[in-house]
Amino acid sequence: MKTIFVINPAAGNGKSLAKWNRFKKGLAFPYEALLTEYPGHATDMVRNLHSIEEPCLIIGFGGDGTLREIIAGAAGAANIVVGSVSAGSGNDFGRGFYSFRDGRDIGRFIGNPVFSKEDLGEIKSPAPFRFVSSSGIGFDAEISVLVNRSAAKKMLNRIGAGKLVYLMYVVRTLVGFGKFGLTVRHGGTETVYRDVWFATVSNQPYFGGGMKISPKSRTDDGLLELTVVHGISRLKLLLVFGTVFTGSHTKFKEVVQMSGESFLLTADREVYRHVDGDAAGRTSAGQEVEYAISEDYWKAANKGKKEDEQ
Ligand SMILES: Nc1ncnc2c1ncn2[C@@H]1O[C@H](COP(=O)(O)OP(=O)(O)OP(=O)(O)O)[C@@H](O)[C@H]1O
Repeated sequence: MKTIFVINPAAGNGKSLAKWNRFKKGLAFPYEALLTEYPGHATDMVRNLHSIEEPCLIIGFGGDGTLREIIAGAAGAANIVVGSVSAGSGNDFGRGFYSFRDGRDIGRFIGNPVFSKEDLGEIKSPAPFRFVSSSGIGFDAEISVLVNRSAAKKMLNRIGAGKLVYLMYVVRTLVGFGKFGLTVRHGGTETVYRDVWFATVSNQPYFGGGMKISPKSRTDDGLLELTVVHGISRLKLLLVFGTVFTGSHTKFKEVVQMSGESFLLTADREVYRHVDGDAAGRTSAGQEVEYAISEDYWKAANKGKKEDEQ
């Protein structure tokens, strides 16, 4: 099986290249290693391999963004299986899907390649964004955009205090965030929610670096789950965030969840959007945006082990 590592040197706050240099010493099989040079490069690389005729294992060495880009390029390809080695900051991909531990683990997979077909989420209209774990609008998306833009991030990353930037922006956004109205259309129903903090469409349980936002999400059931958090004070929102790590936030009446093949979301003011925690533009006031399962599935390495771990 042809084996290609796609390494994002910017992942894990710039620490992934050093991790790769250690990791590769444990690889006792032939492989190619490709380094990404710009955002979106992983998708371009994998698209070029889309019609490869021999079985090919592509291992993303990075975080959620790297894996999303690889899978966006691999979706629908007959001979590509995607695996991962967690080398990002949040690594929710590795919580919802199998993640290789070391070279021996990958070697075992190559000897006995067991894979599964997995769903891929899509923002169908207006922009063709794809997501593997989750996509959302509102509070959390605004934090991701501000953190990634921040000049302080680069500086604090250099001294290993990257998490501090995130915390800074959580507090700043919590104070200044303007809640919005959201209309949700799905399965023939239309519901309007007032004072919405955020709405997240999930394909797997985890988001935001280990928060179990959507405990019932399964990655291969052809369904997405929508979570809307609304009508809640700032203080209670913090309480909800405290419980989301165990998934018990779903008991709050202000947390609404539903399943479906697609959701049409319309916010009454402009809101930031994210895909797998990376900025994905903005939705303008009154614009209806469709979130759905893509017609293309992708193949993941080692399904069974992921289910054992959940
Ligand atoms: N050479 C590069 N220089 C700068 N950015 C890059 C490069 N290659 C890829 N990227 C971008 O880096 C972004 C961040 O990567 P990724 O999400 O994998 O790491 P992370 O943010 O540390 O992890 P996580 O999302 O799990 O918290 C990706 O969205 C990708 O577009």
